[in-house]
Amino acid sequence: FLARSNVARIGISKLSAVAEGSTTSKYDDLRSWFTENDGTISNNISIRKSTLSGYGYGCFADEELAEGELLFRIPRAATVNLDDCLNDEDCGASFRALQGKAGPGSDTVLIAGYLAKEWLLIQEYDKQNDSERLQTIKFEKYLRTLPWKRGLCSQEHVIFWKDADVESLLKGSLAYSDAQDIRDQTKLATKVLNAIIGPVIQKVRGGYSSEEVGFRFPWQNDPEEESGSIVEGLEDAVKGAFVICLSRAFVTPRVTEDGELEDEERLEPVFDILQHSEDPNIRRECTDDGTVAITAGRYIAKGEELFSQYKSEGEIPYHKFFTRFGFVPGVTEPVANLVAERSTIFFPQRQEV
Ligand SMILES: C[S@@+](CC[C@H](N)C(=O)[O-])C[C@H]1O[C@@H](n2cnc3c(N)ncnc32)[C@H](O)[C@@H]1O
Repeated sequence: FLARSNVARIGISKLSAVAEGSTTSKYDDLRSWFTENDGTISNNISIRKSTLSGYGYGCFADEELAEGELLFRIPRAATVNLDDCLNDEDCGASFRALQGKAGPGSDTVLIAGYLAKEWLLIQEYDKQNDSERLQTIKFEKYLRTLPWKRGLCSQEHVIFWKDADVESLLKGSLAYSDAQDIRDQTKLATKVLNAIIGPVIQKVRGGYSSEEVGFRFPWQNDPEEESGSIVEGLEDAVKGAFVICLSRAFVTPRVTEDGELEDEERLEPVFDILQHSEDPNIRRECTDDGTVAITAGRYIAKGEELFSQYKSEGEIPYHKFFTRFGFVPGVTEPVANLVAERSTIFFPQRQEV
């Protein structure tokens, strides 16, 4: 049994504030980028701190919204999807080879790999003050709004936890094996992705000559790389990318060029700022070409926050909701406290003997 003071000591109960830079201009930049890429966001919507205090940003109605009014339209080209990974100039060929080898869950690994690589490049170009190359990163403005670290946009997630904290807090709970699976997959992906995106980052940092970074199959790595010399910053970038995929990705149906109906995992910028509620006030509709339209699901008063429903309680139990999204719906108390108090969300009820 863990006392509350124990939780405070290991620092999980409170999310440390992480410097976020100028948030307003970040979201202004995101909006401009989104509209330039044929996305629509109604002028009646603003982005600011969520009313769920301490839980990041959200979207709000600045005017009354009539039921059925269009709030967002997201064309497939403004989403981060598998095509962005597989056609990527730096790593597309290796991602394609990896896709053939990896089993279920490979889409998440590929999207996370693409995101992590682009984020590491952004950080490098920032350091080098290279605004020209920054412009080559298609999703730069979007990536700057995402929770790459624990506490950024108030983001919590078991992927960000230390091994010791998972052991001391979650062991014996319903969330333990799920948390372990997610963390193991992230660790494995870090190794595989290090071999693919590591050389690209090293090259930009000036560590490799261009001839050395040609196409390589993921299994053609130099053994030293495989044995664990992870490129600096890459482990954190992959962790952040997995948190982003788990907590914000959508599975959206579309009809492919071959006329097949497929569900694709993807990130839907701007719409993904909406917070979760079990009583959502928006409606989401998909068309065959992968465009998504979000409308007001009912009359929405001026000033109301917009909510979508990530998953219903019937689809996913709360402890799994936590390992996937990093929070338990409707619970304001820090999750570490719930776990320490052996809440029935995390622990099976004791059997009467
Ligand atoms: C899709 S993002 C929503 C936007 C995010 N708040 C931001 O600032 O970018 C999902 C994350 O928002 C937070 N979140 C969303 N709905 C929430 C809710 N009902 N209660 C607590 N946190 C919530 C969680 O951190 C979750 O992982």
